Amino acid sequence: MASISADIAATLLSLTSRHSIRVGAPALFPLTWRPRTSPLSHTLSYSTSTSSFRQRLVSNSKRGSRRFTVAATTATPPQSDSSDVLTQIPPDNRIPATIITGFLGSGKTTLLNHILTADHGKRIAVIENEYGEVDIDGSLVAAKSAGAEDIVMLNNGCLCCTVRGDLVRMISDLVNKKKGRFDHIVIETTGLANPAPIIQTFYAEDQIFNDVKLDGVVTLVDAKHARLHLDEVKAEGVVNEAVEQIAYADRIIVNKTDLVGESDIASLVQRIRNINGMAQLKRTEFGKVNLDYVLGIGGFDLERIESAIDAEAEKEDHDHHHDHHDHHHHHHHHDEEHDHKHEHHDGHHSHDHVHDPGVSSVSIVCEGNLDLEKANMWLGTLLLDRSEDIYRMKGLLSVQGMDERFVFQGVHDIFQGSPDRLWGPNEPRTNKIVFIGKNLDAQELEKGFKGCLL
Ligand SMILES: Nc1nc2c(ncn2[C@@H]2O[C@H](COP(=O)(O)OP(=O)(O)OP(=O)(O)O)[C@@H](O)[C@H]2O)c(=O)[nH]1
Repeated sequence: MASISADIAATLLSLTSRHSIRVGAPALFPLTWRPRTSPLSHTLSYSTSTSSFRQRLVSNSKRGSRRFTVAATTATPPQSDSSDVLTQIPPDNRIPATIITGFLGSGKTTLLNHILTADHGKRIAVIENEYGEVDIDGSLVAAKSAGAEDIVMLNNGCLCCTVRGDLVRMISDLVNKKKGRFDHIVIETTGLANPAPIIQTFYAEDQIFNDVKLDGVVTLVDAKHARLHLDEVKAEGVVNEAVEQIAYADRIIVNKTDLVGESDIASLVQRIRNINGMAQLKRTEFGKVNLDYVLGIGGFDLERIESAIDAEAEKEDHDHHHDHHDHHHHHHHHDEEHDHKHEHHDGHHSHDHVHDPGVSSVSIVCEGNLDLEKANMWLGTLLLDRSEDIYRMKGLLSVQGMDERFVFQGVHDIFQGSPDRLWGPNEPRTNKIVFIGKNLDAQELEKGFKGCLL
């Protein structure tokens, strides 16, 4: 079950009062989101401090997260002293955590060692999940002596399933006993982990959510063997972990490029791009990347959404010469940052209108103002029906009557949204949304979105 609509609805609905938009009948939306007691919460205008909404906590046993029900009863104008917070998102001082994932042997520990031995001045606590292994990885011991503040092993199961509770306890322990002694947490998953439940842990667990924020998901891809795993046909209902790991990534590292030729790498990159067109991608040998590529990503930060989406749009502009005045969408087929070759040599943009049963990305970019109620309804219904399939989404919206841009990001039914800065006087009011998920129908998504424009 999804509940994005509630959040966006609640947030947008409460804003409407500031902007004198007439709101129709009171709406009732289910809401899964995590209001924090820390500063960020007041950017979300549905939070308990506003009188416009009544909140009720109900359990959501399916996901083990908490579900809030928000009833938008009236559109009472917010207190005047809160009006300025709507134009900026306050700093988030929680400890950042990075998830390193990637299929078996793709180079996760190698990257971790690179991170731990590099000169970045950060004190890093490491949580290492080795499925079924008792001995600490020799290279990790080397890493420890090289400067990790703390290394904790999770050996009795896979992080994404059986030991999720252990992860929560470990992070809580780190925070409670060693706060102030480390600046960043790095979690290395097993090669068979599905990142989704690990990501959700950061939102679903109070103990973690208030002190630790998810900084990003870094996915290692083995340039030599990945194709095999990505193309593996699984039985109905069985997850292809290699695909999932790419789909959830904020940063992708195509590693072991020394083992294959250029054309193999190019076709692999193409395949990866089809799955996740939003993440940045780099090619490496032995995980050698600049540390700022993997730490301090802000992959789940509302204030970074613009750069994530703009980087995306720039790539599109560069690669395909899109006219942003046109509505458009597509499944992604572009190349990584420094490789601007692409397959549309004929100058036509080849939209992929075929319903893709696999995991893919769809982006929608178009100018214009959204009708608030229609947008609520569309996003709400979409997420209600499809949250299982929509792995990640990021967006920047232009809402009729709202002076600020509305930014949001979501992972399945976890959603965060907030107004951010004001639209510039001459700035085109361009909406941008990127979806990554399963069974995405680009045409249908675009049609639904266009239907919300005034
Ligand atoms: N040739 C080559 N070998 C690499 C590269 N990166 C890592 N390796 C080697 O590949 C092997 C697996 O690397 P790991 O870093 O242990 O991979 P992992 O993802 O942690 O592996 P699991 O924990 O089993 O999932 C090691 O022997 C590494 O030395 C690379 O870029 N090129």
